[in-house]
Amino acid sequence: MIASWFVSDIVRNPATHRDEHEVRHIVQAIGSSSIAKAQEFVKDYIPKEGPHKPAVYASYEEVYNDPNVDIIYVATPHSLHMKNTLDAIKAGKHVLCEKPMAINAAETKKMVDAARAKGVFLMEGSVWTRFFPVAKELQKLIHNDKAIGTVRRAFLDFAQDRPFDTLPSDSRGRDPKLGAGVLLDMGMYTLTWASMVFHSNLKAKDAGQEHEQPKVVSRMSLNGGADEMSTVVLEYPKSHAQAICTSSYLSTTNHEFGLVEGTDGSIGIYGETTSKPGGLVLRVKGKEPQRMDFPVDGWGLFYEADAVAKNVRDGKTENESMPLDESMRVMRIIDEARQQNGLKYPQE
Ligand SMILES: NC(=O)C1=CN([C@@H]2O[C@H](COP(=O)(O)OP(=O)(O)OC[C@H]3O[C@@H](n4cnc5c(N)ncnc54)[C@H](OP(=O)(O)O)[C@@H]3O)[C@@H](O)[C@H]2O)C=CC1
Ligand SMILES: O=C1OC[C@@H](O)[C@H](O)[C@H]1O
Repeated sequence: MIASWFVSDIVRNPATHRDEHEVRHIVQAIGSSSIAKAQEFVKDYIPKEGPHKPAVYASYEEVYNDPNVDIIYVATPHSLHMKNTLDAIKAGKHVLCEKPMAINAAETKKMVDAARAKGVFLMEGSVWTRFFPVAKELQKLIHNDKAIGTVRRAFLDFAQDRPFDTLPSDSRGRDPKLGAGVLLDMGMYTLTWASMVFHSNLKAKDAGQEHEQPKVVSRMSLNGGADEMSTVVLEYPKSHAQAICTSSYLSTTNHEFGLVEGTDGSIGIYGETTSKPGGLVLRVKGKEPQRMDFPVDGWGLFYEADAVAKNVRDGKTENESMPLDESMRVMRIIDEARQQNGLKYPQE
């Protein structure tokens, strides 16, 4: 599914679509388990009148070995991310790997180590949300403008009503062998928002060091070897602050999926989904609420794609807003939450 969103976004002309003149994206090749599937994908998502027709392959390896390809976009189920990414890195390709980077911190570390050893770019694509202008505005309001004073609490939720028993048992949404589980799949966005709220201006070198690391308390409802509902409380004792991060397949998130409370006011975060934010409501004590809309034409995956293209063009191997240490940090929180609830994947 996500590969279709991503490709539909990046085949738009950046210059005419969003006034982005520094980069352009060419889909050079599509790899799939079958040629027919890959051809169908090209028919559905690559513009017929466009200048480029991608090569189609019935294996991922052929994409890794295609000399026209600079960067691989990994969009497979969670438990396959490590293998796909390591194979691509071995072939010398840069990688944008869909969220979550892997099923645990140990796998993530292998991927990070491999990319660093090979000197190629790697980023976890979960965090397309970080690249939306609204996410940048939120961080500016909180960290630069101190618009709501000192932040004390953040409530962040991502819920979509699709219980496990409504899904095929071998789907990535339900099968623990494929890395199913709502915290890994959707709760990780709530942890991403918490990071944007509590960890200002992430940089490759200081992520995980400069900022206070939270204590983690978690409760999950498990069903068939994966979590269907999950709550993670992040406590920052020195800052006297907490983030309450909830995710569920048994409910639907409010349009306003996030609330950040500070000593001088609060900020509501709203949008189509927690991964695709649309705006903010700034409520400063004693002032009229101020609503800020950030409409998006398309899915919004082009924001991260543009940032990654600039990084690759500039010879960078990590993105400053989403460094690899941050992927490791979030994955350790998820590991800790799973451990507190006795949730292990079959591969572990
Ligand atoms: N950023 C975002 O908003 C979103 C991100 N995602 C992430 O994207 C990734 C893919 O999710 P999604 O697109 O929903 O997944 P799907 O299940 O729709 O598709 C995954 C594709 O992976 C390939 N694949 C390879 N091995 C397997 C296997 N054993 N079982 C099933 N599929 C396999 C298949 O393609 P083929 O047969 O062609 O090789 C399949 O079509 C996940 O990491 C997910 O978390 C998902 C949704 C939204
Ligand atoms: O990243 C995601 O966001 C939207 C959800 O529907 C999906 O399961 C998840 O992978």
